[in-house]
Amino acid sequence: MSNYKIAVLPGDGIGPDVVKEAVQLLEEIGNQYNHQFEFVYGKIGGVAVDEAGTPLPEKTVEICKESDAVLLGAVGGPKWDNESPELKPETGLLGIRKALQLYANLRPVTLFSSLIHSSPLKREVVLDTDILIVRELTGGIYFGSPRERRVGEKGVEVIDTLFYTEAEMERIIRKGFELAQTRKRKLTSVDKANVLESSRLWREVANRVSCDYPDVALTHMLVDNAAMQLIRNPRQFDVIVTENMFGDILSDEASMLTGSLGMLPSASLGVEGPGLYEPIHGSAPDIAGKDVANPLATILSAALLLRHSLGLSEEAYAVEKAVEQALEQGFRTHDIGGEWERVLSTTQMGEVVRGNLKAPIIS
Ligand SMILES: NC(=O)c1ccc[n+]([C@@H]2O[C@H](COP(=O)([O-])OP(=O)(O)OC[C@H]3O[C@@H](n4cnc5c(N)ncnc54)[C@H](O)[C@@H]3O)[C@@H](O)[C@H]2O)c1
Ligand SMILES: CC(C)[C@H](C(=O)O)[C@@H](O)C(=O)O
Ligand SMILES: [Mg+2]
Repeated sequence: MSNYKIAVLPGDGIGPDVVKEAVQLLEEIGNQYNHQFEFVYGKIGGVAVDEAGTPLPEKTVEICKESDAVLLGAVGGPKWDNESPELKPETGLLGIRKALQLYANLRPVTLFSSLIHSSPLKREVVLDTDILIVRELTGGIYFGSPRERRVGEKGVEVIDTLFYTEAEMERIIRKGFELAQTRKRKLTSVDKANVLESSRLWREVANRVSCDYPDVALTHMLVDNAAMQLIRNPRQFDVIVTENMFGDILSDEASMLTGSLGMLPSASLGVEGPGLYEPIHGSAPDIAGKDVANPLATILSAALLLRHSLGLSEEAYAVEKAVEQALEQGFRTHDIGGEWERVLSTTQMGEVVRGNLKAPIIS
């Protein structure tokens, strides 16, 4: 029997609901494959502000660093929207990403074929969508300083700083090339080189690094065009590599190719140490506490955790198959349900996926 320690940070809003389903699913994987998962819970986000006066208690960072992997729900909500920056839930999330040096955020955008009609886009547009967005996660405008609001001669002024070192660009771009080598060998580097100095360096670095990966076809695309091309013809993309904020925005957009924001998982990886796994969506205050959130993005994040941090690819595949099967069986949560008859609650969808793990259909 192998033992793994997993830090669990449920966070705010729908975070605890969707994380609960992912944890129960991992327990089921443990039973079936003879693994022992020890779950150690930590506070992050608004709940941590309320209980400990900070969105990222030191204890939480410790728990994460001592674990093999971290599973996170979501942070934030209207209750904390007007807090000062150091007391904002989102600061806790950025803080844990930075503390664990999770520079590479992998956001797979994969359409399950039975959800082809759940996307607001036409069937022939979204058919066979299979994109990996590789987002830089610990630099850029999210972390640069100075960052401030002040009063100048003409009134209130604000500054956010977009800062990157060449080395930070190179490591994420290399990651993009390496991941492209495991897929269709096409890498689209997304930037705003027609305006931003940071993007001009990004493009230079991508061109230089591409010499080391002659088997990967590199193309450059401006971010505004990329936003449009994702909707016009998503099949043109294999791997997209981009900086922090562009990746954030494009991945929410791309999620609708798969039917819902509630379907997209993510893996955040560093050079060493535990990876962090979370759905790309937020705390969804509009549906929090109603047991209606789609838990599949978090369940699929647990699959990524098994694959990337624990090296359990068979188990990861089993989870993905169990999700696929639930969708093929016609089960939906409200976000992918539309007029569907078999709309399940968060809890029920979790149960169905676990049930499929217990009794897999041999195909
Ligand atoms: N990683 C994170 O923790 C994270 C990510 C994004 C936003 N946030 C925070 O979440 C809060 C709300 O932000 P927002 O409303 O802009 O974005 P959101 O992602 O929370 O919600 C956007 C819309 O998608 C829906 N949605 C999201 N996840 C869903 C799911 N699993 N199932 C069904 N529907 C789902 C919501 O109901 C909402 O209508 C903010 O405080 C924001 O900062 C946190
Ligand atoms: C909540 C916020 C800080 C976060 C981000 O922008 O990275 C979120 O939108 C995400 O995509 O994980
Ligand atoms: Mg986001």
